[in-house]
Amino acid sequence: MSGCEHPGLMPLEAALERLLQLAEAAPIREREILPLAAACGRVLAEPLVAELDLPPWPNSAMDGYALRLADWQDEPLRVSQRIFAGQAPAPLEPGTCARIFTGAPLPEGADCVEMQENAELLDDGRVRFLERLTAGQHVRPQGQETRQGETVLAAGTRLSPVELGLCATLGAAELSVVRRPRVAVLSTGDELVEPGQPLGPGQIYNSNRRLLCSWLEQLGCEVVDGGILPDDLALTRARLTELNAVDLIVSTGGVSVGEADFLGQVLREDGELALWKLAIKPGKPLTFGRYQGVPLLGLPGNPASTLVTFALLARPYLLRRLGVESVEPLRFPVPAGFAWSKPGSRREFLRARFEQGRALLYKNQSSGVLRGVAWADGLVEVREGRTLAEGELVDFIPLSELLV
Ligand SMILES: Nc1nc2c(c(=O)[nH]1)N[C@H]1C(S)=C(S)[C@@H](COP(=O)(O)OP(=O)(O)OC[C@H]3O[C@@H](n4cnc5c(N)ncnc54)[C@H](O)[C@@H]3O)O[C@H]1N2
Ligand code: MOO
Repeated sequence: MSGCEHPGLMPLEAALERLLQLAEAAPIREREILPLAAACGRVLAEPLVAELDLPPWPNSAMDGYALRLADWQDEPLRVSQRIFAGQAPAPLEPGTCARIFTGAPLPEGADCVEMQENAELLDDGRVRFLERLTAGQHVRPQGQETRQGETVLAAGTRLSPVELGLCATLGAAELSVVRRPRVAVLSTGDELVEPGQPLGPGQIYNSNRRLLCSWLEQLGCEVVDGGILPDDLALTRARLTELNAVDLIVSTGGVSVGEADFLGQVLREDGELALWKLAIKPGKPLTFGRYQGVPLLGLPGNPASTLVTFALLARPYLLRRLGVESVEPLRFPVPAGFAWSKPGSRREFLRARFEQGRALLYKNQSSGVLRGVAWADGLVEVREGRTLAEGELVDFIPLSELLV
């Protein structure tokens, strides 16, 4: 244990490992068949195996002329056929070349293509090649990209427009995907009021509900909006019972050491509850519980804490339950546009923007401030015990990748 670790606080890696184990013990296995057009954002349930070679036949990468290299002795060649994309050419007549266009199949017998810029069409209709030719030039060989029988996408791949395009190149019209996870969102806190309602004394608008419901929808979940949980034991129990058909409950608020923690009480009494204190800032308090078999992730209520814990822990947990292998956020080093002189006992996830080659921090890093996350395009990760001079490299986690 290094001296900078905070006794009693759980390192992020340990919490993530524990959550991923819990996720693997509760995989969502049901699948459905969807047309490509409906599969964006979903998770592939079965590997995509190529049923054909790609390209299916050798073809030209250029507009120009196809020939057999051995037929070319520096003499102009007669053009024996014209081949457009979409046509099936005849075998190449020996001693001739074929006019060919990009994407058109290479005629049998041809082994190279010269682009038209390096060829001269003579008055007698023959073609003179102006540069040295090499076998295979400008030819896209059959199977160059993919061979029939190869696994192109593994089960557990999240389908973005790119993967869907790739499926289409192989002629797949429908895919077997994991069913949408059903996730309920619960907001706790008597101070919360929904936008559209007047704000009374001591009240604030509920922002976590919108943040999480929309985020979960982006992640391909079927969202059950559990609304605001009243500070009442019987109502809390009843609300949790209503949610017995979801795959996961995500709650916010009430996980620190406050007194009106009815959710915690119900889970302790009738379910199970583990309270973790994580060595991250924001996002120290986190709970994992279960009620009538339904797992519950309790995120801290401060909106920036909700965001960070959802991004770093809840999102990976959820994706792993869908069978996704790579669930951790992308991180890459960038120069710090700030200095960090006080080493922290918790790892900081600072709201930052990457500008002119360096990461700049939002002026207010309070965990109650969501505005800084909207300003930011990423989180800077300053590890426990670390100080930074301006210009030193620090890990940057882009938010854009996490929000889908
Ligand atoms: N004595 C201690 N107090 C606190 C500790 C601690 O260790 N000892 N930890 C602090 C840290 S760190 C955090 S983070 C928060 C976590 O608080 P809870 O998860 O229990 O959340 P609440 O107390 O309910 O709310 C915190 C804060 O966030 C606002 N909030 C809650 N829900 C929403 C929502 N849906 N939309 C917008 N804002 C919300 C709430 O009004 C509070 O301001 O505890 C510290 N305290
Ligand atoms: O961990 Mo709390 O999220 O620092 O504000």
